[in-house]
Amino acid sequence: MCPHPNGGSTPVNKNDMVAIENGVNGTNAKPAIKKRGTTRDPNAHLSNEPKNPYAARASDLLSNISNFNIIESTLREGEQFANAFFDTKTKIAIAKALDAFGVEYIELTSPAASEQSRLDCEAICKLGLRAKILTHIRCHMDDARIAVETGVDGVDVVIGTSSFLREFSHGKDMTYITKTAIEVIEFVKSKGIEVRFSSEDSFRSDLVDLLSIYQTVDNIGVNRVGIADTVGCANPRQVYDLVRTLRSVVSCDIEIHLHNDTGMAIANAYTALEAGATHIDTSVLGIGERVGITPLGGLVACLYAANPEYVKSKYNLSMLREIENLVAEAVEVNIPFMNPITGYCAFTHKAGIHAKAILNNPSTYEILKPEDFGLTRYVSIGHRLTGWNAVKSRVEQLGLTLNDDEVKDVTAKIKELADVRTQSMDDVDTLLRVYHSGIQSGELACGQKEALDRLLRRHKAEAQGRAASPSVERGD
Ligand SMILES: CC(=O)SCCNC(=O)CCNC(=O)[C@H](O)C(C)(C)COP(=O)(O)OP(=O)(O)OC[C@H]1O[C@@H](n2cnc3c(N)ncnc32)[C@H](O)[C@@H]1OP(=O)(O)O
Ligand SMILES: O=C(O)CCC(=O)C(=O)O
Ligand SMILES: [Zn+2]
Repeated sequence: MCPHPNGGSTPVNKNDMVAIENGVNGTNAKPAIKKRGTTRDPNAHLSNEPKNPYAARASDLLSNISNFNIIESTLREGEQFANAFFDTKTKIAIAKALDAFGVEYIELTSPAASEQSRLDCEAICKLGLRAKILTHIRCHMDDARIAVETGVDGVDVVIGTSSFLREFSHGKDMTYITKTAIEVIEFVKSKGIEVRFSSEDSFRSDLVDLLSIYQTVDNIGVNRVGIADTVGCANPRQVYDLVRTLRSVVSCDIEIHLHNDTGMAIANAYTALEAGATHIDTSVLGIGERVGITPLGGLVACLYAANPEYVKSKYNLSMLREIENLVAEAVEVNIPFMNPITGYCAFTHKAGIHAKAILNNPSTYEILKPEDFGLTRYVSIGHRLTGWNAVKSRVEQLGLTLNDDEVKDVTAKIKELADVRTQSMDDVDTLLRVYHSGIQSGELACGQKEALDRLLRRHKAEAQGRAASPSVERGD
């Protein structure tokens, strides 16, 4: 069990849950799971799981919430993260891990970027991964010629369409962009591989320009068109409107690439799927230019909440932590404490009210099941917000026998101590054991505060004496 910064935590495993569900507080209270039969859902008897009110609705015909592909761009967008340098070995490790996780596509840096980028692209193509390998290029024949020689399964072509980028980046007008896009797409298609055309900075581009170029490339058989929120300025409503409009204009797949500058990247990705997008770009931990893009883990959390069975069937969810650790180490960052799924406290419950309900039924305060991600749930106990139900569960885990009044009594002591400083798991366990043995020996009864303090002082002195005495017996 990992130590917890906020004091004692107790892992709750399946065995613990059985013990707790069979009789909360030793009072034969009914396990929460049995109460579900009292709901008015006529099908409730068919499933132990409560209905998910956030799942996609059958009436939502455009929605691809349960029918999407991930284009994992850690090895392209992620390489644009300020701290990223991936050597060949690291790129291969990341590509293999993402493949084992089950992403449908892996996008790699342009082979035009450098000689090593080209060699790495070729090396990853030769790994024989299940995921399709893409590379990402400018809308330019020079880049396209290099890309198609690498062995990739597809090429992602991009060019800025906003007035900012047309004026200050490449300096080309829409006529030139359209002509070059047609040339590049036809060339890539002629090589028998997938091709996607994307407009960079889509949300600050003219809608008529956008729809007209997407329609043109759709007509010549592009596999996907891409929308990019390059500066992270879009909100979910704008995303919904643009994707939905585009859905009615093109018949090919629709990819979306969302930067996180205003913290919208996951919500925008979800909304894009609701509006009919088919492919979402991600990177591990969201790394990329500036604050990066839609994070793989966060997106998976969000889509799992909508349809757990679908997400579980597609991806090897227990690999998520390993992949995030791999990438975090490679780019020398920590996993953020509030990261969905793998954040330090993602499955730790603290307040007494939460702890009681969680111990009865984890669904009370969890939308994600830690066990589906190979992770463990914790209940934090040694703090002033604790409650007797949480303490009782620890008493039972330790195999101690205390009645409810006694558990409440010792809980009051935990709170008193935790008002001064947070108590570690060891502190809590020691207190519970001293309390229990005092009760057993008759030296202590419920509510005898002074007797408990005396027993604790004696225990402390004995422990210090043991620590101070030499381990080898003296000869005298
Ligand atoms: C929003 C995004 O993240 S898009 C992807 C960004 N990815 C990359 O930039 C990949 C890494 N980049 C590189 O290694 C280099 O920038 C290269 C090899 C692509 C180009 O390098 P250089 O030739 O030295 O040009 P530089 O980087 O200074 O400028 C970019 C050039 O591409 C042009 N350009 C920019 N975007 C595009 C585009 N989408 N399509 C075609 N041309 C473009 C610019 O006008 C500029 O051309 P110029 O040489 O005539 O001035
Ligand atoms: O190719 C794309 O769709 C996106 C390119 C990119 O990284 C961006 O626009 O932020
Ligand atoms: Zn980007």
